[in-house]
Amino acid sequence: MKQLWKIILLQVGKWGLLKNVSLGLLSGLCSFLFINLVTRVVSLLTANELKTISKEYILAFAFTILVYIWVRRSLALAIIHLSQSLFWKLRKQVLSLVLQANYQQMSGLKVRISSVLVNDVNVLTNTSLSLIEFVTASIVSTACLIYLISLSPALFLITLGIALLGVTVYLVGSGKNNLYFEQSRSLEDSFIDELNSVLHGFKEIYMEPKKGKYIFDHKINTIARTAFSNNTAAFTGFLNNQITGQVLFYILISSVLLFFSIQLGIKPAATVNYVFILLYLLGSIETIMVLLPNIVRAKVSSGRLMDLKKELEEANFSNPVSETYMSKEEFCGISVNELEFNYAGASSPFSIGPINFSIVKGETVFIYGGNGSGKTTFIHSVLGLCKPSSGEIKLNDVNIDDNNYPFYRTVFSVVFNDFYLFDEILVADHFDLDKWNYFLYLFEMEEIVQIDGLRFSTTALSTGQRKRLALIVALLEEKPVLVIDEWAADQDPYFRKKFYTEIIPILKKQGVTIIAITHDDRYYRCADKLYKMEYGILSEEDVNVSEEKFIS
Ligand SMILES: Nc1ncnc2c1ncn2[C@@H]1O[C@H](COP(=O)(O)OP(=O)(O)OP(=O)(O)O)[C@@H](O)[C@H]1O
Repeated sequence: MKQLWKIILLQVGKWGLLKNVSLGLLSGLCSFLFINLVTRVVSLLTANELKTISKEYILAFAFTILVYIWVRRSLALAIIHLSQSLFWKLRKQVLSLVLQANYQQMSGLKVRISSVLVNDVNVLTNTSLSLIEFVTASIVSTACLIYLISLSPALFLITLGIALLGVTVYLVGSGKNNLYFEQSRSLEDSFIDELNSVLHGFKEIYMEPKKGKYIFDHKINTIARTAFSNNTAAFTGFLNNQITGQVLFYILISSVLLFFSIQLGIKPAATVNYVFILLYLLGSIETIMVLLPNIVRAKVSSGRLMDLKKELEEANFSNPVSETYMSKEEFCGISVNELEFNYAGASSPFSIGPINFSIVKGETVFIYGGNGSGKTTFIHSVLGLCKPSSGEIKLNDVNIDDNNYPFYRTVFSVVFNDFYLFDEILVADHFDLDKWNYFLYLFEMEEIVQIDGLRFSTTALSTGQRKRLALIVALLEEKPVLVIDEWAADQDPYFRKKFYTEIIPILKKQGVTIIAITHDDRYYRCADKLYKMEYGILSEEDVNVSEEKFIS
């Protein structure tokens, strides 16, 4: 509950919260004033003391109703604003943390991030709509209880005893109910995981529907069954509490009317007033009981949101947008000394190194090696995506550490093996229409894709075409070093030859330094330097020796 309030307080601020709670209080006060007026008039009527139309009471009723309308409307508007701003503020906060997060830790958080953004933020927003109502009902209940003392301290003690009994029943069941909600909330992550499998593996499922049936029958059904029974058990627990509360109340009212008022010799008018207030109190308590399950769910969601935020903040590399960029002319080279990296936490952790490697301005370096030998891991370490466990990286002889990593990363433009093609150019700083047209021509894409502003006419392309477009985008960034991971693997033999024998020399002439992971042994000679990766160890080879090996 504390976390839930903390989240709301962080979003609306102290004054915003005070304003909303004050409006809630005022609304509760209006309702209380109304019932107070009603009981007074009822007392006067039962005592036969109200014989003429009373202007005072008409004015009092009219005033209370008008104030109530104004307060309720202001409160409703404030709550709408609060929930909408909470919804977007929470989403934006999580996303901005995601954009700053450490790549390695981020990879393991994707499912949780989606489920927090889609599920927990919604639960929190919906609850924020009812939270003020909850506070108002609690205040009204407290005011009613205080009023009850003034009517009859003896009856109040009896009421308090029954209320304590209700609270005990609630507390006994609530631990179990919370646990059920927590368990079904964790299942939501598993559901998103399976949903991703279905959406990303849809082609495979389409070809063999048994795969889809397996996921549906064995995974989704199990999740649905367990979540259903958990949620049903939690809601039933709350319903039982609600019914127990109501029954206790009805028993209290009946016993006040039929037993205690007689036994304690309380006047009929006081008894009627007391029962009136009790009925009114019942309304507020029912509101509280109905809202409680939502509040408990919001408590679970706020816990998950805070945990995720904490993890993202801890994982935070502080990856600000770099103020300065290195030009191709300023770039001299990168050297890697005794670099080591291992995937900590993996069941059989793979490691690379110690590795020594260097590249100077204008050079083209190829790295080859068997599947799983560690080429991509090494490139990720050089790019600063994976932080090396030891060793050093130098850019233009300057050591790279946590402070200059953001700047260092901007030296590279990359087409990853599992690249993502955005449907527009997101960084317009270097966009040059003439260059775009030139690269389009060089990569033979001018008939296939056009640009409208900064948006591509299409990204519904073949894999080879998508890779060409991704490489054009990388080249337009005008960064000193181009890194490509098995880029040519999806190109046809004609274009592969063109890439290695024509395009790479053109790029070299333009001053681009290139690091490429490649299995195209036929073209190793096109590199200035060739490295082989084997079991995480990188060794330099002679480009021509390789060619001889290939020919023989
Ligand atoms: N995120 C990760 N966590 C743990 N281990 C990983 C992770 N990514 C890769 N590995 C392990 O690191 C090893 C090297 O993988 P890497 O992708 O670097 O190989 P590669 O040489 O690029 O292979 P390929 O030619 O098949 O692309 C593999 O055995 C893999 O299991």
